[in-house]
Amino acid sequence: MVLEINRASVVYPSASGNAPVEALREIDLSLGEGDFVVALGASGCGKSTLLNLIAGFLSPTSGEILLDGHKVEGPGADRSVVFQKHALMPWLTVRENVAFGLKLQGRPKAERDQIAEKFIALLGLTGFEDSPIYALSGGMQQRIGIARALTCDPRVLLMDEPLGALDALTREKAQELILKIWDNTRKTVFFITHSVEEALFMGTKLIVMSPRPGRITHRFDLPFSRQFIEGAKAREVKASPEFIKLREEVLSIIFADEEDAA
Ligand SMILES: Nc1ncnc2c1ncn2[C@@H]1O[C@H](COP(=O)(O)OP(=O)(O)OP(=O)(O)O)[C@@H](O)[C@H]1O
Repeated sequence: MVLEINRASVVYPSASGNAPVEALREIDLSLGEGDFVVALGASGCGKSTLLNLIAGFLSPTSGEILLDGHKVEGPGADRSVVFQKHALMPWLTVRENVAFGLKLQGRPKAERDQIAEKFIALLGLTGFEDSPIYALSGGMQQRIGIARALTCDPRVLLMDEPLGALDALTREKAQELILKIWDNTRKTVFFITHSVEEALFMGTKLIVMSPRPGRITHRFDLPFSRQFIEGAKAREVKASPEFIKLREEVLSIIFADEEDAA
Protein backbone atom coordinates (compact mmCIF):
# COMPACT_ATOMS: atom_id res chain seq x y z
CA MET A 1 0.00 0.00 0.00
CA VAL A 2 1.13 3.53 -0.75
CA LEU A 3 -1.03 5.11 1.91
CA GLU A 4 -2.89 3.65 4.88
CA ILE A 5 -5.27 5.50 7.13
CA ASN A 6 -5.98 3.56 10.31
CA ARG A 7 -8.89 4.50 12.55
CA ALA A 8 -8.22 8.21 12.05
CA SER A 9 -10.50 10.62 13.91
CA VAL A 10 -10.47 14.41 13.95
CA VAL A 11 -12.25 16.53 16.54
CA TYR A 12 -12.03 20.30 16.08
CA PRO A 13 -12.02 22.06 19.45
CA SER A 14 -15.06 24.14 20.31
CA ALA A 15 -15.03 27.74 19.16
CA SER A 16 -16.66 30.44 21.32
CA GLY A 17 -18.73 28.12 23.48
CA ASN A 18 -19.97 25.83 20.69
CA ALA A 19 -19.66 22.05 21.01
CA PRO A 20 -16.50 20.46 19.53
CA VAL A 21 -16.98 19.23 15.93
CA GLU A 22 -16.36 15.54 15.28
CA ALA A 23 -15.21 16.04 11.68
CA LEU A 24 -14.01 12.45 11.14
CA ARG A 25 -14.69 9.29 13.12
CA GLU A 26 -12.46 6.22 12.79
CA ILE A 27 -11.67 6.41 9.10
CA ASP A 28 -10.02 3.33 7.59
CA LEU A 29 -8.82 3.77 4.02
CA SER A 30 -6.01 2.33 1.89
CA LEU A 31 -4.64 3.73 -1.35
CA GLY A 32 -2.77 1.16 -3.44
CA GLU A 33 -0.21 1.98 -6.13
CA GLY A 34 -1.99 3.72 -9.02
CA ASP A 35 -5.40 3.87 -7.29
CA PHE A 36 -7.60 6.85 -8.14
CA VAL A 37 -9.68 7.25 -4.98
CA VAL A 38 -12.55 9.73 -5.08
CA ALA A 39 -14.30 11.12 -2.00
CA LEU A 40 -17.87 12.28 -2.40
CA GLY A 41 -20.43 13.38 0.15
CA ALA A 42 -22.73 16.07 1.48
CA SER A 43 -21.18 19.35 2.55
CA GLY A 44 -19.45 19.08 5.92
CA CYS A 45 -18.87 15.30 5.80
CA GLY A 46 -15.13 15.78 6.28
CA LYS A 47 -13.70 15.41 2.77
CA SER A 48 -11.30 18.34 3.07
CA THR A 49 -10.38 17.32 6.61
CA LEU A 50 -9.42 13.89 5.27
CA LEU A 51 -7.33 15.44 2.48
CA ASN A 52 -5.63 17.74 5.00
CA LEU A 53 -4.74 14.70 7.12
CA ILE A 54 -3.12 12.96 4.16
CA ALA A 55 -1.32 16.18 3.16
CA GLY A 56 -0.02 16.47 6.73
CA PHE A 57 -1.54 19.94 7.21
CA LEU A 58 -3.50 18.49 10.11
CA SER A 59 -2.80 15.73 12.67
CA PRO A 60 -5.46 13.20 13.64
CA THR A 61 -6.90 13.44 17.14
CA SER A 62 -6.48 9.66 17.23
CA GLY A 63 -5.39 7.01 14.74
CA GLU A 64 -2.58 7.25 12.20
CA ILE A 65 -1.70 7.88 8.56
CA LEU A 66 1.12 5.84 7.03
CA LEU A 67 2.86 6.70 3.75
CA ASP A 68 4.94 3.79 2.46
CA GLY A 69 4.79 2.44 6.00
CA HIS A 70 6.07 5.64 7.66
CA LYS A 71 3.90 7.77 9.89
CA VAL A 72 2.87 11.07 8.31
CA GLU A 73 3.88 13.85 10.70
CA GLY A 74 3.60 16.92 8.47
CA PRO A 75 3.58 18.10 4.87
CA GLY A 76 6.24 16.79 2.47
CA ALA A 77 7.27 16.84 -1.19
CA ASP A 78 6.01 13.23 -1.43
CA ARG A 79 2.44 14.63 -1.42
CA SER A 80 1.34 17.45 -3.74
CA VAL A 81 -1.98 19.25 -3.48
CA VAL A 82 -4.03 20.82 -6.27
CA PHE A 83 -6.74 23.16 -4.99
CA GLN A 84 -9.83 24.56 -6.70
CA LYS A 85 -8.22 27.98 -6.61
CA HIS A 86 -4.96 27.34 -8.34
CA ALA A 87 -2.80 29.54 -6.06
CA LEU A 88 -0.53 30.56 -8.91
CA MET A 89 1.90 33.47 -8.76
CA PRO A 90 0.49 36.02 -11.24
CA TRP A 91 3.80 37.88 -11.56
CA LEU A 92 5.62 34.75 -12.78
CA THR A 93 5.45 33.10 -16.20
CA VAL A 94 3.91 29.71 -16.88
CA ARG A 95 7.35 28.05 -16.79
CA GLU A 96 8.29 29.74 -13.51
CA ASN A 97 4.99 28.76 -11.91
CA VAL A 98 5.34 25.13 -13.00
CA ALA A 99 8.93 25.00 -11.70
CA PHE A 100 8.13 26.81 -8.44
CA GLY A 101 8.20 23.73 -6.17
CA LEU A 102 11.51 22.63 -7.69
CA LYS A 103 12.97 26.07 -6.97
CA LEU A 104 11.88 25.78 -3.34
CA GLN A 105 13.73 22.46 -3.25
CA GLY A 106 16.90 24.27 -4.44
CA ARG A 107 17.20 22.32 -7.69
CA PRO A 108 19.51 23.92 -10.33
CA LYS A 109 17.88 26.05 -13.03
CA ALA A 110 18.74 23.80 -15.97
CA GLU A 111 17.16 20.81 -14.21
CA ARG A 112 14.09 22.86 -13.21
CA ASP A 113 13.54 24.01 -16.77
CA GLN A 114 13.94 20.50 -18.15
CA ILE A 115 11.40 18.99 -15.73
CA ALA A 116 8.99 21.93 -16.18
CA GLU A 117 9.21 21.51 -19.97
CA LYS A 118 8.15 17.87 -19.68
CA PHE A 119 5.03 18.65 -17.64
CA ILE A 120 4.17 21.74 -19.69
CA ALA A 121 4.06 19.43 -22.72
CA LEU A 122 2.10 16.74 -20.85
CA LEU A 123 -0.57 19.27 -19.86
CA GLY A 124 -0.81 20.67 -23.39
CA LEU A 125 0.69 24.06 -22.51
CA THR A 126 3.58 24.08 -24.99
CA GLY A 127 3.89 27.49 -26.62
CA PHE A 128 2.72 29.30 -23.47
CA GLU A 129 5.93 28.83 -21.42
CA ASP A 130 6.72 32.54 -21.29
CA SER A 131 3.15 33.80 -21.04
CA PRO A 132 2.05 35.67 -17.94
CA ILE A 133 -0.59 33.87 -15.89
CA TYR A 134 -3.26 36.58 -16.14
CA ALA A 135 -3.38 36.12 -19.93
CA LEU A 136 -4.65 32.52 -19.61
CA SER A 137 -8.14 31.01 -19.20
CA GLY A 138 -9.29 29.34 -15.95
CA GLY A 139 -8.89 25.89 -17.53
CA MET A 140 -5.31 26.63 -18.56
CA GLN A 141 -4.50 28.03 -15.12
CA GLN A 142 -5.79 24.85 -13.54
CA ARG A 143 -3.56 22.80 -15.88
CA ILE A 144 -0.58 24.86 -14.69
CA GLY A 145 -1.53 24.02 -11.10
CA ILE A 146 -1.60 20.31 -11.98
CA ALA A 147 1.73 20.52 -13.87
CA ARG A 148 3.30 22.23 -10.86
CA ALA A 149 2.00 19.51 -8.52
CA LEU A 150 3.48 16.78 -10.74
CA THR A 151 6.99 18.26 -11.09
CA CYS A 152 7.98 17.06 -7.61
CA ASP A 153 7.07 13.48 -8.62
CA PRO A 154 4.85 12.96 -5.53
CA ARG A 155 3.88 9.52 -4.26
CA VAL A 156 0.31 10.78 -3.87
CA LEU A 157 -1.43 13.55 -5.77
CA LEU A 158 -4.15 15.20 -3.69
CA MET A 159 -6.87 17.12 -5.51
CA ASP A 160 -9.46 19.16 -3.59
CA GLU A 161 -12.31 19.87 -6.03
CA PRO A 162 -9.80 20.86 -8.71
CA LEU A 163 -12.41 21.32 -11.43
CA GLY A 164 -15.15 22.97 -9.34
CA ALA A 165 -14.61 26.45 -10.78
CA LEU A 166 -14.66 25.45 -14.46
CA ASP A 167 -17.57 25.69 -16.90
CA ALA A 168 -19.21 22.40 -17.91
CA LEU A 169 -17.42 21.85 -21.21
CA THR A 170 -13.96 22.81 -19.92
CA ARG A 171 -14.60 20.60 -16.91
CA GLU A 172 -15.35 17.52 -19.05
CA LYS A 173 -12.21 18.11 -21.11
CA ALA A 174 -10.16 18.56 -17.93
CA GLN A 175 -11.52 15.27 -16.54
CA GLU A 176 -10.30 13.48 -19.65
CA LEU A 177 -6.91 15.18 -19.50
CA ILE A 178 -6.42 14.25 -15.83
CA LEU A 179 -7.26 10.62 -16.58
CA LYS A 180 -4.76 10.55 -19.45
CA ILE A 181 -2.08 12.03 -17.20
CA TRP A 182 -2.95 9.58 -14.45
CA ASP A 183 -2.54 6.73 -16.95
CA ASN A 184 0.70 8.21 -18.26
CA THR A 185 2.32 8.85 -14.86
CA ARG A 186 0.68 5.97 -12.91
CA LYS A 187 0.24 8.29 -9.94
CA THR A 188 -1.79 7.41 -6.88
CA VAL A 189 -4.54 10.02 -6.60
CA PHE A 190 -6.93 11.18 -3.88
CA PHE A 191 -9.60 13.38 -5.44
CA ILE A 192 -12.51 15.31 -3.89
CA THR A 193 -15.56 16.34 -5.89
CA HIS A 194 -19.18 17.35 -5.38
CA SER A 195 -20.16 15.92 -8.76
CA VAL A 196 -21.47 12.34 -8.74
CA GLU A 197 -20.87 11.99 -12.48
CA GLU A 198 -17.27 13.19 -12.14
CA ALA A 199 -16.66 10.85 -9.18
CA LEU A 200 -17.95 7.80 -11.05
CA PHE A 201 -16.14 8.63 -14.27
CA MET A 202 -12.77 9.34 -12.73
CA GLY A 203 -12.29 7.00 -9.80
CA THR A 204 -11.10 3.43 -9.57
CA LYS A 205 -12.49 3.50 -6.04
CA LEU A 206 -15.22 5.68 -4.62
CA ILE A 207 -15.85 6.45 -0.97
CA VAL A 208 -19.13 8.09 -0.05
CA MET A 209 -19.00 9.99 3.21
CA SER A 210 -21.70 11.13 5.58
CA PRO A 211 -21.61 14.04 8.06
CA ARG A 212 -22.01 14.40 11.86
CA PRO A 213 -19.72 12.63 12.51
CA GLY A 214 -17.83 12.42 9.22
CA ARG A 215 -17.42 8.78 8.23
CA ILE A 216 -17.25 6.51 5.20
CA THR A 217 -20.66 4.90 4.66
CA HIS A 218 -20.25 3.30 1.22
CA ARG A 219 -17.37 2.04 -0.91
CA PHE A 220 -17.48 1.15 -4.59
CA ASP A 221 -14.92 -0.26 -7.04
CA LEU A 222 -15.37 1.48 -10.37
CA PRO A 223 -14.62 0.33 -13.95
CA PHE A 224 -15.37 3.53 -15.89
CA SER A 225 -12.02 5.37 -15.95
CA ARG A 226 -10.39 2.16 -17.25
CA GLN A 227 -13.01 1.93 -20.01
CA PHE A 228 -12.10 5.47 -21.05
CA ILE A 229 -8.35 4.78 -20.90
CA GLU A 230 -8.90 1.70 -23.04
CA GLY A 231 -10.51 3.78 -25.79
CA ALA A 232 -14.19 4.32 -25.00
CA LYS A 233 -15.52 7.85 -25.53
CA ALA A 234 -16.18 9.78 -22.30
CA ARG A 235 -19.80 10.61 -23.17
CA GLU A 236 -20.49 7.00 -24.15
CA VAL A 237 -19.12 5.81 -20.83
CA LYS A 238 -21.24 8.34 -18.93
CA ALA A 239 -24.37 7.40 -20.90
CA SER A 240 -24.00 3.63 -20.45
CA PRO A 241 -26.77 1.82 -18.51
CA GLU A 242 -24.23 0.55 -15.96
CA PHE A 243 -23.02 4.12 -15.31
CA ILE A 244 -26.53 5.58 -15.06
CA LYS A 245 -27.68 2.86 -12.65
CA LEU A 246 -24.77 3.51 -10.30
CA ARG A 247 -25.17 7.28 -10.65
CA GLU A 248 -28.79 7.04 -9.45
CA GLU A 249 -27.79 4.74 -6.57
CA VAL A 250 -25.07 7.12 -5.37
CA LEU A 251 -27.33 10.18 -5.85
CA SER A 252 -30.01 8.60 -3.67
CA ILE A 253 -27.44 7.96 -0.91
CA ILE A 254 -26.31 11.58 -0.99
CA PHE A 255 -29.83 13.04 -1.20
CA ALA A 256 -30.79 10.99 1.87
CA ASP A 257 -27.92 12.66 3.78
CA GLU A 258 -28.88 16.13 2.54
CA GLU A 259 -32.51 15.55 3.61
CA ASP A 260 -31.41 14.37 7.06
CA ALA A 261 -29.44 17.60 7.39
CA ALA A 262 -32.34 19.84 6.29
N1 LIG B 1 -10.91 24.56 11.46
C1 LIG B 1 -12.10 24.12 11.82
N2 LIG B 1 -12.61 24.38 13.07
C2 LIG B 1 -13.81 23.92 13.44
N3 LIG B 1 -14.62 23.16 12.65
C3 LIG B 1 -14.17 22.89 11.41
C4 LIG B 1 -12.90 23.35 10.93
N4 LIG B 1 -12.74 22.91 9.65
C5 LIG B 1 -13.85 22.22 9.35
N5 LIG B 1 -14.70 22.19 10.39
C6 LIG B 1 -16.00 21.48 10.47
O1 LIG B 1 -15.72 20.09 10.29
C7 LIG B 1 -16.72 19.47 9.48
C8 LIG B 1 -16.05 18.86 8.24
O2 LIG B 1 -15.56 19.93 7.43
P1 LIG B 1 -14.83 19.68 6.01
O3 LIG B 1 -14.49 21.03 5.48
O4 LIG B 1 -13.75 18.70 6.16
O5 LIG B 1 -16.03 19.03 5.18
P2 LIG B 1 -16.20 18.91 3.60
O6 LIG B 1 -16.88 17.61 3.36
O7 LIG B 1 -14.89 19.13 2.92
O8 LIG B 1 -17.19 20.11 3.29
P3 LIG B 1 -17.46 20.90 1.91
O9 LIG B 1 -17.97 19.88 0.95
O10 LIG B 1 -18.48 21.91 2.28
O11 LIG B 1 -16.14 21.50 1.50
C9 LIG B 1 -17.73 20.56 9.16
O12 LIG B 1 -18.78 20.48 10.11
C10 LIG B 1 -16.95 21.84 9.35
O13 LIG B 1 -17.79 22.91 9.72
